[in-house]
Amino acid sequence: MPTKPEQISARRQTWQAFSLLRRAALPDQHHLGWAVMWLVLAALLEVMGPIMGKALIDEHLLPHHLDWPRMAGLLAGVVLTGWIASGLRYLQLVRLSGLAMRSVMRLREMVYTHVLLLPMAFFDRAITGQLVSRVTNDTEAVKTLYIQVLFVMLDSTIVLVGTVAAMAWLDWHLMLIVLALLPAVLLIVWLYQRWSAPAVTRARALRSDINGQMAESIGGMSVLQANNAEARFGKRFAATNQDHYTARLSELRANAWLLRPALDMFNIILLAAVIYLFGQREMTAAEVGVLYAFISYLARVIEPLIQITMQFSQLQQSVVATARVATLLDEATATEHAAPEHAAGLAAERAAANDGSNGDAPAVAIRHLDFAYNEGQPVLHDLSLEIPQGAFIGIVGHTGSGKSTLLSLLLRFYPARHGSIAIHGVPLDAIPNDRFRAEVGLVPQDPFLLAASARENIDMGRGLSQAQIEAAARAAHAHDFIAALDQGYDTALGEGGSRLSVGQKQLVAIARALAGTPRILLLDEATSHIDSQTEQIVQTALDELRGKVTVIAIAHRLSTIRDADRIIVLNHGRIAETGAHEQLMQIDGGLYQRLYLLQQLAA
Ligand SMILES: Nc1ncnc2c1ncn2[C@@H]1O[C@H](COP(=O)(O)OP(=O)(O)OP(=O)(O)O)[C@@H](O)[C@H]1O
Repeated sequence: MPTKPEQISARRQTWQAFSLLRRAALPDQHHLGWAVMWLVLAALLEVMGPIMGKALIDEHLLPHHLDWPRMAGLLAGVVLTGWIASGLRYLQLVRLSGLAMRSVMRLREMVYTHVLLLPMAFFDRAITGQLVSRVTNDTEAVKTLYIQVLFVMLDSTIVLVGTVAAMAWLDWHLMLIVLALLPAVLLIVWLYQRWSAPAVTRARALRSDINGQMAESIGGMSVLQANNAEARFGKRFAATNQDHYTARLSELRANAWLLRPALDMFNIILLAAVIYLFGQREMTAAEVGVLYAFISYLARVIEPLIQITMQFSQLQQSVVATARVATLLDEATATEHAAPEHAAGLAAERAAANDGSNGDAPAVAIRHLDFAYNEGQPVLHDLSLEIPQGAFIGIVGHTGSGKSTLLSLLLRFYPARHGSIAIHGVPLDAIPNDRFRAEVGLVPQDPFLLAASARENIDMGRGLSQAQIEAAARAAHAHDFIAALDQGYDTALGEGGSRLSVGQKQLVAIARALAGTPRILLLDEATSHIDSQTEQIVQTALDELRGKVTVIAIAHRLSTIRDADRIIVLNHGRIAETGAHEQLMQIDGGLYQRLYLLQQLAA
């Protein structure tokens, strides 16, 4: 029989979920063993209770056979088995909850560190809220899988099998009749799940949407408010929220209108059937105890059966959520794209590293580089460029000409489609990550400051000394204003660096990049949002780096790169002009000349 694709994907998801579950719980294996043992013992003790009760009624109370020590023993047995079983269940729950919580913790850590390593192309597709949901909600599904699903299923199965065995031992005819009626429970629960499943899936998807909208709105609050979009966003959120409420309500309705009443009714029918069957027989005194035991067992048969069937939908949801986490963990990280096929490059890089220098190799060598984010929409065309070590290079061009894209490729955020990029003579994707990030520093357009101290913002967890941090701040001309803050380098800068001006934030970002002592410094429109005075400071800082660090700066404001050794003018993803400011200004009607004159006019 051919297998449907959805069956394959469901099977794959189950496999993915359980292997992740195993991975997350591996260090706690022994706890799992203990939890299973306590569970089995507790379930068996619970089954034994009614048997002792039956013996007490049939052998002592009804025949007035008052053997006090034995009666006390049986009574104590009934009470003690219950108590011990509760104690064991407590122990089992403690072990299991600990294991489940540690698994969630491990998994969250795994997911977060993995997300940090993902390539930028992944984040072009990712929706922040959904990603956050993977780390927070979906990892919780692992806990549900352990505590709610697998152990409830195991527990219920043991209780069910034990109870049916005890019933068979007491009266196998009656046990068969009870067993024959039980499929009705499965039918009721199955119907319930069919009815509620779409609502459950919808509620989950909508919760993810709620997270997504919230994260998006907070991230873009200034744009949202500036566009007077509060009411529109509020309405959109309210609609999603309402849909979520409706979906949850239909789920609860299915439970309240179908499941519980139908099961309660069935319980009564089963009870009536057992009592009726007993009534049909010639009741001997000895059978009253059996009736007592059977009635006690009935609830213990139905409840586990409901639990097992109910867990299937929970199992499905948890498997889907856990599989989503597994899929995220399967996303290839940026580093995994690197090394293997460039072993030769690595060897060259190591050899170069051994003698401490890369000789005269250019800082950056780009050859016949083509790039497109999406198939059929090329952004960079056949770009070739060589940048000597220690040079100061400016990149200019109209909006959308590919400047930031070129920088992203230099930063290894995206792999080149065709052509090659080499840094200090080594192909880009052959350089180990740590080394690459130490060699290439970035000052982005948006400085992205952490809600931490000035020191932490410059250090970024590298563990630099105060002297190194201060030297970087001085080189970026940020030392004076940081030292003037109430707690100097230890002053908390507020969320997104809200305590600093835009220009100051940019200088901290430059200090942060310089603190890594990069050999190549990339600046992505680092001066576009700052005033002319701060721009002067940045220019001075860049001038001081001349000859020591290779600087590649994208600039809309041409005054920033006027003094560059070479300016590269991009036009629709191609190099249109290249040369120093004076040379480019000589090209009559040239792109650079026009851009420059336009800016002069505007100023
Ligand atoms: N992540 C992305 N996914 C798809 N297309 C993109 C992405 N980033 C940029 N592009 C497209 O690539 C082209 C070049 O964009 P890029 O940001 O490199 O231009 P730019 O010269 O830096 O522009 P600007 O000066 O406005 O920053 C544009 O057409 C843009 O729409």
